[in-house]
Amino acid sequence: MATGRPGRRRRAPSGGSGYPRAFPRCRHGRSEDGPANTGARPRSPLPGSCGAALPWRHSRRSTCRSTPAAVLTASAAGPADRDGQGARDWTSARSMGLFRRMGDVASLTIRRPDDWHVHFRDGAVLKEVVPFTARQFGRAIVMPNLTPPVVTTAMAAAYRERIRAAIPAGVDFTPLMTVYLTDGTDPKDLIAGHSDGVLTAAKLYPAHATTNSAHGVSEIARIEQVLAAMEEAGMPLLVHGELPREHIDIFDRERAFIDAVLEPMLAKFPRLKVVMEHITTAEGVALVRRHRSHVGGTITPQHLLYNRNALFQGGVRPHMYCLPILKREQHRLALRQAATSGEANFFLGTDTAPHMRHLKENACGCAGVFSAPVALQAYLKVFAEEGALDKFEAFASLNGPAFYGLKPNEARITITDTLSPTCEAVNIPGEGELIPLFHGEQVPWSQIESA
Ligand SMILES: NC(=O)N[C@@H](CC(=O)O)C(=O)O
Ligand SMILES: [Zn+2]
Repeated sequence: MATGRPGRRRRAPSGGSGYPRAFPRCRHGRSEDGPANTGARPRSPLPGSCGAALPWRHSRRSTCRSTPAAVLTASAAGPADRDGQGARDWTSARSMGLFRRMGDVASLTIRRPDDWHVHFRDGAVLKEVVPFTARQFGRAIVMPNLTPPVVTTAMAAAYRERIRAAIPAGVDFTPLMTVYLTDGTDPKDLIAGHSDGVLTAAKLYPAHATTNSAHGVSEIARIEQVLAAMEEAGMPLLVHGELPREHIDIFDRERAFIDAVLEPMLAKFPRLKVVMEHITTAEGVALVRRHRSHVGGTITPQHLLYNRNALFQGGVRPHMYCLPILKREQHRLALRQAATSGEANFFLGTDTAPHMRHLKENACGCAGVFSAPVALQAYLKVFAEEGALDKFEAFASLNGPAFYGLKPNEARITITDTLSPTCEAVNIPGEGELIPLFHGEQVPWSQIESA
């Protein structure tokens, strides 16, 4: 990683169809200007950087006693209040044979779902966050934006071992590995890793688009050989779809990427399997539909639940900040329609992205929402509100495997219509705490053990 003086503005070469010039950034590892964000508390603060003392104190002591099991399996309260809307929801699920009523409590049983987009990080954070995902999902696509990034098959294989070591005993969970494409990616290593079963896919981060993307691809032209080899091998390309140029409004970067990069790339590689990760706009939905024979889209819970107002509700809300950023209401509605449509090309990908609290509640806070402890519950809230619980299994458990050419999981999970205990911070020993989605709230829905 190149070094630079903190606080100095850098400009990467701009131009043509290449990605963008860099712009001033936090020194959390998102640029070449400082220490990488490993999720760990910086040992020695940099002047003016995220390591500096925060201007406020945390009033809450770390209260996290929660284990994944406690968050997911207990039912602290009786049945959630159901109005007429809820009754319609259950009618549609009942007609699919997914619905049961056990006394007063309604439940939904579906094939065990998969999460097609997670960030596990490494070290102490990895150890604490993997169990949350492993208890809810059968498999997960693991993103490679570590520091240093996972750029070879050997690095992905070693990372997979570290993840496997963090899976709780008796839990059946398979991490599916990816590599991080750079301008220097070796197509031979990539294709060999795919055919050996180590790599499921490769991730394209436009340089400087998001967390730890400084080593990402500077111009599509530089990876054309790689894309041709992937197309030939049927290896999926996973794309962070934003064009991070200084002159492009942050809310327009997805659309700009589609027009300037993705459509031309799909035209040049018409058989390349592509997942546009975490789509956030109506244009993202339309792109997936236009190329439905070979393009999929993951959708996060936060982009289904919130519009961009959530970033500023009564003040700046750093835990709502992620990339791509939350968008306008019209886009949220388009995403909800797509996710609940049952269409095969839309599937679950949480983009759970843990960053330590002190790096989120910071003068230059990191991007990412940590949703793993409440992932299924968050999606179910949306599907229930939309009256589409009958479509949840397709979105969560069937469409993803079909896109990746895998079988759906055989195991089933049951989720009950009861409130979980209050969602608490997650303590990372020696590092600090993580603030999950729904923090401090009682969460709708509870998972009971897999069947
Ligand atoms: N989604 C985020 O806001 N952040 C992700 C990276 C990413 O997926 O963009 C992270 O790794 O923190
Ligand atoms: Zn991500």
